[in-house]
Amino acid sequence: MDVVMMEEEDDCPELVPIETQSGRPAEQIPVTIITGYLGAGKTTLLNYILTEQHNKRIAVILNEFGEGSALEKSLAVSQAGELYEEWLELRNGCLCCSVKDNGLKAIENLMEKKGKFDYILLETTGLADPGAVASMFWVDAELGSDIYLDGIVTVIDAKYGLQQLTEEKADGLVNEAARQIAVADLTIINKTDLVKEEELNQVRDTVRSINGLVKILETQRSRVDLSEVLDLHSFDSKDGANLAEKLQLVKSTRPHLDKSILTVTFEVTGDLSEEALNAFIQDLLWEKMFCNKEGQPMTVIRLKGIVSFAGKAHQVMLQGVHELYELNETPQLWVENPRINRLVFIGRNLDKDILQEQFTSKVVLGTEKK
Ligand SMILES: Nc1nc2c(ncn2[C@@H]2O[C@H](COP(=O)(O)OP(=O)(O)OP(=O)(O)O)[C@@H](O)[C@H]2O)c(=O)[nH]1
Ligand SMILES: [Zn+2]
Repeated sequence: MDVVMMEEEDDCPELVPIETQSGRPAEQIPVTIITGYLGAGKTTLLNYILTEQHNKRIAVILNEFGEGSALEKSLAVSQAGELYEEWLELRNGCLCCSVKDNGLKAIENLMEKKGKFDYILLETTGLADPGAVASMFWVDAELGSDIYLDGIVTVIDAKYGLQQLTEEKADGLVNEAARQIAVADLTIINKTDLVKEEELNQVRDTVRSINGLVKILETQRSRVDLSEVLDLHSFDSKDGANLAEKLQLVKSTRPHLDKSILTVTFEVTGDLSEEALNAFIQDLLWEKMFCNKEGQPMTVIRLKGIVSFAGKAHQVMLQGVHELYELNETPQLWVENPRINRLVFIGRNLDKDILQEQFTSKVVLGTEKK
C-alpha cells in the first residue's frame, strides 16, 4: 500500500505543480533501493525515514517500473507523450514521486525540474527483482549520471517471511523473496512484535543461510537508526578496505530450505590474470556455463571480491549484481604477502568445490590450463 505516503488516506494533499529550477547538481546523489516482499514494511520504512531528523532533502520514488503489460506502457506513453509520473511535496522539503517505467529518466526529469536533492529512496513493488532495478542505476552511474547506487535494503516480514521464502515457484524460477535477500546489502527483519523469539531465530537463520555477507537488523514499525540504512557506499571502490575486512569474516552457507539460494566464499592465493578473470565471470554470469554436481546451472545473483592482479600495487574490488559486474582499483595497497584473493558468490545451485576448482585452474596465474 503505497498511498500511506500521503499522511492520511482521506486527506490526500493535492499534487503540487512544480516550478522549473535551473542548475544541475554538482555532486552525485545517492539512491538507496528499498525492496521486500508484499506488505513487509517498505512504505513504513520510507515514512519513518522521512519523519526522522535528517537534515536531508530526500526524494522518495515509488516505483512501478518493470511491472504492467506492454499495452499499459504504450498507453501511458502515447497519452502524455512523455513519462507517466507525478509528485508531491512532503514535510521537511522532501518529495514523493510515483513513476511508471523508465524510472531513471523520470528521476532525471524530476531533478531538472526541482533542483538538487541530497538523497533518493526508491521503493520497488513487492514482486520486483531489485537486481534488475539496481543494475539500471549502476550502469547509468558509469555513463556520468547524477545518481549513484548506494545500497539495496530488503525488508522482511518476521511473521510471513519464512512462508514467502518457501513458496514453490514454477520450475527454473527463483523465489522472489529469496532473490531480494540474496541481492541485499542490508536486510531489516520487521514486525518482530508479531513473533516469538524462536520464530525470529528461524527467520534470522534463514536470511543468513541465503546471504552470508548481509547485515541483518531487526525492527518494529521499520524503526531503524538512519545511519545504518543511508550512505552505505556498498558499491564504492573507495570503500575497499571495508569490504576486504568483511570478506575475511564471511562463511559459506548451507541451503536451509529446499532449492534455496546460498552463499559460497573462498580464498585463493596468488595473482590473477585480468583477462582470465573477465572470461571466468562472463562464463559464470552470462553463459551460465558452470553446473553443480546434479548438473543444474549455477546462477549468481550477487558477487563481491577483493582480488590481486599481477603488477598492480592496489587491491581490486569485484562487484556483481544480476548480469552486470565491475572491477575497480581501490585505494588500498596490498600488504599481505602472498596476496590472498577473497570472493563471495550468492546464488542458486552453487557448488563451492567446483567453483573454486574452476577459478583456481582458469584464473590464478601459474595454474592456468591451456
Ligand atoms: N504489527 C506490525 N505491523 C506493521 C509493522 N510494520 C508495518 N506494519 C504494517 O504492515 C502493513 C504493511 O506495511 P507497508 O509499510 O505498507 O508494507 P509495504 O512493504 O510497503 O507493502 P507493499 O507496498 O504493499 O508491498 C501496514 O498495515 C503496516 O502498518 C510492525 O513492525 N508490526
Ligand atoms: Zn509500500
